[in-house]
Amino acid sequence: MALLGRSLVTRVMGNREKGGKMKGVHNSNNNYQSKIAQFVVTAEQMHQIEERVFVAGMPVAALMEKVAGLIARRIEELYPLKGSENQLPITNHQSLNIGILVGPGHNGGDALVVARELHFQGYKVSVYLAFPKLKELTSQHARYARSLTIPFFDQIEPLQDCDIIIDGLFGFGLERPLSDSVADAINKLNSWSKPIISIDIPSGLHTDTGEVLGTAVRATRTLCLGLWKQAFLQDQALEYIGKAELIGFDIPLADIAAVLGATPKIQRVTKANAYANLPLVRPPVTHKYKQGHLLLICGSRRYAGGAILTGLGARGSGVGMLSIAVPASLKPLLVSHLPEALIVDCPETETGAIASLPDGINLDSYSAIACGPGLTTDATPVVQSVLESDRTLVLDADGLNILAQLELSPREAPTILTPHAGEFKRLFPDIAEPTKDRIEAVSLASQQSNAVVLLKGARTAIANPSGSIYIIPESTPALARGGSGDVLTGLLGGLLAQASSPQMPIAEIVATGAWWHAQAGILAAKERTELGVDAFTLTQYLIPVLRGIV
Ligand SMILES: NC(=O)C1=CN([C@@H]2O[C@H](COP(=O)(O)OP(=O)(O)OC[C@H]3O[C@@H](n4cnc5c(N)ncnc54)[C@H](O)[C@@H]3O)[C@@H](O)[C@H]2O)[C@@H](O)CC1
Ligand SMILES: [K+]
Repeated sequence: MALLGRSLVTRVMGNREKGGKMKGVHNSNNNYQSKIAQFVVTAEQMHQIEERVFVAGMPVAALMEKVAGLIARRIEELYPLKGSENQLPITNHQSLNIGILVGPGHNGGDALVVARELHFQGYKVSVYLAFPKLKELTSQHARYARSLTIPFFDQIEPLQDCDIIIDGLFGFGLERPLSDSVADAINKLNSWSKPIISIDIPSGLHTDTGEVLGTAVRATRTLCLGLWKQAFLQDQALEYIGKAELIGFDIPLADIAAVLGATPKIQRVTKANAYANLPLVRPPVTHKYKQGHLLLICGSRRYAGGAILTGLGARGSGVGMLSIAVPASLKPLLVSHLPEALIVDCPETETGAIASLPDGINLDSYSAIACGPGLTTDATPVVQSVLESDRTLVLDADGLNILAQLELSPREAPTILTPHAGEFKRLFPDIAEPTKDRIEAVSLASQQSNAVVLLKGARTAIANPSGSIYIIPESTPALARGGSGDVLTGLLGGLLAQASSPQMPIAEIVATGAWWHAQAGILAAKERTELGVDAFTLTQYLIPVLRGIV
């Protein structure tokens, strides 16, 4: 399956020379920020990028000073001292007690620079030094901080009265599970329920998988340094990370490209990426069939609502023509909810499922097919017939449950599978637990099935068989609600039907649909709380999301 066209990143990074040389790109601007927002690195890749910067001449100590300075400014912004704009020293001003956790490596070094800077700004700073042996630069900062009379402790308890904790125990250099004494300190810290800001990554998390290595700091906020680490896109890490933000420090794009490649394997889907793939501008002269004809196959007597929600998701996509195949008895209901759609009434099984598609239906006349929501597993022959078609096909819900019982024979046209974790396990029983390293799991599944696989979750991940992975970096738990997946299926089907040529990058379109769906949830939750985002309401927020980006 040829799924990928020109990559998003190649498109936005077009001003880089081949071979990784910069063409006078000035980093410190919004353009740079929006470019680096797409990248995702493993610990190993971050090491390699950092190494290139050092080899090029940037002194290690200077980079630490720059980065930690940015962290300190951000902390001052988040927790300002009363009257701090007036002066130093501090004596007459109300102060904040800041507890700083310092580990052995450069994450600890960052924390010590932050300690020094906050001390000079008038904060009352105390340090918990978790290890006697420190890396050279970290050790120098510790010596200077002590000379400033900042108190140091080798136990965490004295920090219990602090107002805020800064976690600089470990960054991306954590390589093995924590020792008992550090784990005990972290467990104590977590039990205090104080605001905690983690530097780079909450200490104890694996930088790539987001796995907890024994125990981990539960941060209120994490300031990720330079480039997003993979853990920030792994569901299992999210409850430890708290609010996440990126503190960029001007890593040259050429060094990023030299390590990640011109087309990075993993990309965060940003507003700019999504915008590039939305069919927002139509040709001035067109007609409804030129704007895509989507066939939805969904619903049963038992799950009639699923068909309506899938239809409303497709309506939100703006697709030119929408046909919905349902059991014949559901036709009046569907017509009343989606008067613009052509309802294809199908023969029914005794249980009220679709028994087969109507005789004479020509699947070739559709631009794309989306099949599954509310079908029940009695609709097996229908799923078989769409699998045999040569149309772009989205399979979801019971479409996937039926597929799990069938052999997925190779298809010429693109196939898109959209499982949640439970469906994923049924479809790919020999791939490790999809709740662990979801990025690895979705990538393996895509290669195994030769399909685009979208693994739903707090950070939905989409993989295509050529190895590219797209991750939706923001979402809302408001979407954990019956029917919201049906809306996604309709939306994806509608976007794929509008893809004007078979060369369009299918996985990117799927990623765009998933981003749009998540943004609709976020907007709806903002206006209506997380309780107010039922699936029908969600469909009403699809178009308002576009208002914010056009
Ligand atoms: N990437 C960059 O370009 C920059 C990185 N900086 C900081 O440097 C950090 C990475 O620094 P390091 O590579 O020194 O790594 P860390 O500070 O994460 O820690 C590594 C140190 O901890 C030890 N260690 C690892 N696992 C351990 C365990 N379970 N128990 C006890 N000790 C363990 C290692 O032997 C090593 O000495 C980043 O997270 C960031 O905070 C910034 O200072 C500046 C820029
Ligand atoms: K940390």
